Amino acid sequence: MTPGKKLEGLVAATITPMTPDGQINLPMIRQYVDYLVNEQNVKNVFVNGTTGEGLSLSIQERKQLAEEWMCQGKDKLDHVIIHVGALSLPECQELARHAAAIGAGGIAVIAPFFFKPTNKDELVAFLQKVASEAPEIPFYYYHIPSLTGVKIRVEELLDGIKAQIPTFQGVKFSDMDLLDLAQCINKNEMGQFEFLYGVDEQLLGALALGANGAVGSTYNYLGRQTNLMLQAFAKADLALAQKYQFLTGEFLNFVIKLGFGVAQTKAVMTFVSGIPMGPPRLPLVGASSEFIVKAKAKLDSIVWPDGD
Ligand SMILES: CC(=O)N[C@H](C=O)[C@@H](O)[C@H](O)[C@H](O)CO
Ligand SMILES: CC(=O)C(=O)O
Repeated sequence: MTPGKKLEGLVAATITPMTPDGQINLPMIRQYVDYLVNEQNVKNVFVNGTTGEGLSLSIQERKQLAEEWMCQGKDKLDHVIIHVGALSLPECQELARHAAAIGAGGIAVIAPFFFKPTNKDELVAFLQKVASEAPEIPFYYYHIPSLTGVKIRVEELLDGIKAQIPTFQGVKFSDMDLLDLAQCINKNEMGQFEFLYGVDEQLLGALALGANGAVGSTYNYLGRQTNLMLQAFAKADLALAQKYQFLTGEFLNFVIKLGFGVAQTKAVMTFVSGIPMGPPRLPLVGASSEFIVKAKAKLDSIVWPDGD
């Protein structure tokens, strides 16, 4: 881990490897870390989020996974962010204390999504109670209204948030509303907050608005190409950056039409990396073999600008 190093660039939203009978498969994480670092050039991870089926895991499993990522990522990864959101506040707090105790680089929390906060003040009050359990580490709000149903705009949320949550560091912004993102960045004149975009197929749009980086599922297996997009963008080679976004988008557009979610992400990562990610946990069900054949053929057919 690199304390104090700014979180930027790509962050892989980690998959939770499972055994064929549905237990978490901790021994896979060692090779998973090496794969991300060596093959995808991705050195930041976001653990136990959407892609990691964090909300389908027990508290005990979440702690074991967090510990394993911390242990295997030591001296290899730059940042390990642990998602500690849950429906029950005491569970969030327990996970926040645990993340802090094992030395996580930060914590993130989604809005509770059964009983929902109905306004900004209710949401901030909840987040504050979690953040204050880990007062020494950065706190990120994980905005994913399509899954939580909590549509409070981030621009509104950020107004005055530092006073209530001193550790507030930024937002994982997984929404298509680029007006909201732009207004957040526009108000962030001092650059005190980080904005990590979470809709991989339109990352270039968010970069154009000033997003600092991205957290997503596809950086597990398209991290190398997306890094090349980031590099092209940084060099103001917009045509090359667009080419990468169009090609990652071509794959995603294809699989989204077939039906694409965490189960399919596990299957794609398995055939790209060779690391067996196993089945998802119910209510998710595994990808069909038809999906796997088609997705693999599509990915293999793409010719990347660097000739690979
Ligand atoms: C809803 C969801 O899982 N979003 C992920 C992260 O926020 C993304 O990484 C998507 O998986 C990706 O953009 C493909 O649609
Ligand atoms: C995609 C993402 O960031 C997550 O899986 O939580």
